[in-house]
Amino acid sequence: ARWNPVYRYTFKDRLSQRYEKVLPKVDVFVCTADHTVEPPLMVVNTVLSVMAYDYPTEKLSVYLSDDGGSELMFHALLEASRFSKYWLPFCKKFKIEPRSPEAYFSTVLQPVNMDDPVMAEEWSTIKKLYEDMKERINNASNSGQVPEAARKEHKGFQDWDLVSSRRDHPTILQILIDGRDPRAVDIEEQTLPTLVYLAREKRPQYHHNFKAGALNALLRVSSRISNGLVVLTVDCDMYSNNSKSLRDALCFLMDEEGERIAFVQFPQSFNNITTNDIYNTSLRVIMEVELRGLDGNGGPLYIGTGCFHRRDTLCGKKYEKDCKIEWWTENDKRAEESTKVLEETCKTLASCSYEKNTEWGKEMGLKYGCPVEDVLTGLCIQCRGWRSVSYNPERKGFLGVAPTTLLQTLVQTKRWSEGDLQIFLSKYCPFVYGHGKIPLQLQMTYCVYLLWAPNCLATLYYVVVPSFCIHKGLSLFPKVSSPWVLPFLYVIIAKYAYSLGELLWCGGTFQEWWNDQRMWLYKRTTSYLFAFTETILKLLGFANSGFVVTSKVADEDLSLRYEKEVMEFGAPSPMFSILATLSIANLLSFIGALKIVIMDSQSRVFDKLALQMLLCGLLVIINLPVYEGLFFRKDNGRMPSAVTYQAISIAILAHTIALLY
Ligand SMILES: O=c1ccn([C@@H]2O[C@H](COP(=O)(O)OP(=O)(O)O[C@H]3O[C@H](CO)[C@@H](O)[C@H](O)[C@H]3O)[C@@H](O)[C@H]2O)c(=O)[nH]1
Ligand SMILES: [Mn+2]
Repeated sequence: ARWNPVYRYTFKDRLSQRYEKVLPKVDVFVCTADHTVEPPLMVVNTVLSVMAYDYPTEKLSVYLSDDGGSELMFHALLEASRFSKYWLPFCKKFKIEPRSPEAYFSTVLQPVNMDDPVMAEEWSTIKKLYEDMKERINNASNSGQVPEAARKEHKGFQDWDLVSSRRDHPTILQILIDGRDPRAVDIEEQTLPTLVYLAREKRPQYHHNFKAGALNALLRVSSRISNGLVVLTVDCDMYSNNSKSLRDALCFLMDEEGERIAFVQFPQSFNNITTNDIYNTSLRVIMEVELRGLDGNGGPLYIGTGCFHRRDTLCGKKYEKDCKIEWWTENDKRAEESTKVLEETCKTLASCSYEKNTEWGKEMGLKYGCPVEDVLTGLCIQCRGWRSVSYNPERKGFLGVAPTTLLQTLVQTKRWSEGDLQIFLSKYCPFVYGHGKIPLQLQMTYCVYLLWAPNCLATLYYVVVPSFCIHKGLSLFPKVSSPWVLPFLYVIIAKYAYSLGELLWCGGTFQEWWNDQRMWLYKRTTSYLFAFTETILKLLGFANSGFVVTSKVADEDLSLRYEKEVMEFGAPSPMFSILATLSIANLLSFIGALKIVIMDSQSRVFDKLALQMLLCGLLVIINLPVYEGLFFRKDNGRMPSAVTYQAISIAILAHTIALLY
């Protein structure tokens, strides 16, 4: 992943010179799943940010897929559609960035150009409009109910009379803004982008296939409504931070050399990372270093969000040489029906039974049955002959919300590593499925991620066995006085010096690197372990993998600790039991080892056990936040006492057994 990094630049003025008149239609898909962990206000901010792309509005359509099927989300989107009439002209007139109103008003606290009275006045008006909308959306969310008055204003709310639960309802499809409608204009009489709300049909007897199912429904529905040649997929928490990203992506796709490019992936960046990134949620090295390396090896992975696809490649098209795409062909094709009729005809496309006996989820659209549907889909696209590019501009294309607690981070990593290992063990294993289709070096880089989970075995060995052996005076590494210690020291020093250098070079801090090492350990001993065992169980037919949606909200108490970079334990979890037990066991070993060394006057034991003690000592130092959480903290984020007692008993028991045998 580091062999051949690629740096890319775009020339958007040339794109404009050459193609402005024939720019393709673009469809943006925003996915949301649960209004309790993904607040409607956040979701509509994402929607507004992509509606405000610097792009001909008649060619832009935005779709919101709501897997929660929530009236509150629909209400928020309706509010946003009204607000967009003011917001879009404002963005374009004053060329503001970012174009998510929440992000904009929280960074820009007063009109940028105070001398310009027009700007100052408009700024205040828009801010007021936004604040009012925010209040209405949040009031509805907090009370869990859309106000009666608002319900009466739009016939769309009637659809919820048929909703019995979020897992059992017919398709709800509302075209809130129909770009074809001459009345769909903003306050400056400019066309608005099309805006669609979709909650696909859900029935208990049909598997909904999580996000992949949602995206496939969107692909079909949008093909009837706008059929954009380019499709952008974004998570509901990732607002567009750069109104030019769409043009950036087109620079690659429409380039003369770009006919083989299936998708342009922007790295995931986050706007809620603390100074020293305590849970390593920024994934800085992966995003800044490894994606470029993958690009050099044949193309980055598809990572689900911030990715521009060509629609046909997403739908299963194979690459053929010299098959140039005519970008403008689809532009004049438009559905003829009225909005009402269009809504009705599209509903069947999002029904549960539509996919029965079709290739959807297999050869068409996003693949089903894998918790990392994105990676698997990207791999298959590449295996059909396509390549991809990664683009990482100075001004980030998208900013999202990273998990803010240890448990969320570990659970997210578990989902990823589980999905990755499933791919490796399936027929899609890059070495088998990709053989002869993608370059060998790309097959190998895929496996860097796909083999995350089995890494738990080696790591667990290193945190358990050497420290238990100290007690018995069993030495597992060469003596310090022997030359054989040199290769070990070399590997240790070179590896850590390199990773430190790399992180500093990417703009990280020393403390961040140290936190990374801790998370490296915790992910391996918990997330990877659970992912590994569950994948094996699944292979044997005992378990099923799901998709636990990451929460994007946190209470005040918790956010405060996050900002102060205090590690969050709080809730009991088997993952914490493992972390606590391992850290106490290592502490006991370390104390035991000190005792042995001090008692041994000729220091022969030290010579023998030095490397083991170094390892054990480092484990103790890196676990300091766990000891604090176990023994010293009083706040709500400390380790639950049940976990503490359990961990102490198991660690002592294990030590006693180790001593006896
Ligand atoms: O049944 C579901 C479950 C999730 N989602 C959406 O999927 C997105 C990602 O979910 P999130 O809980 O935020 O997971 P993350 O781990 O943050 O997501 C990363 O990992 C996923 C694969 O595991 C990718 O799909 C995402 O794009 C990538 O950002 C969100 O917009 C959800 O609303 C759905 O639409 N339907
Ligand atoms: Mn997310």
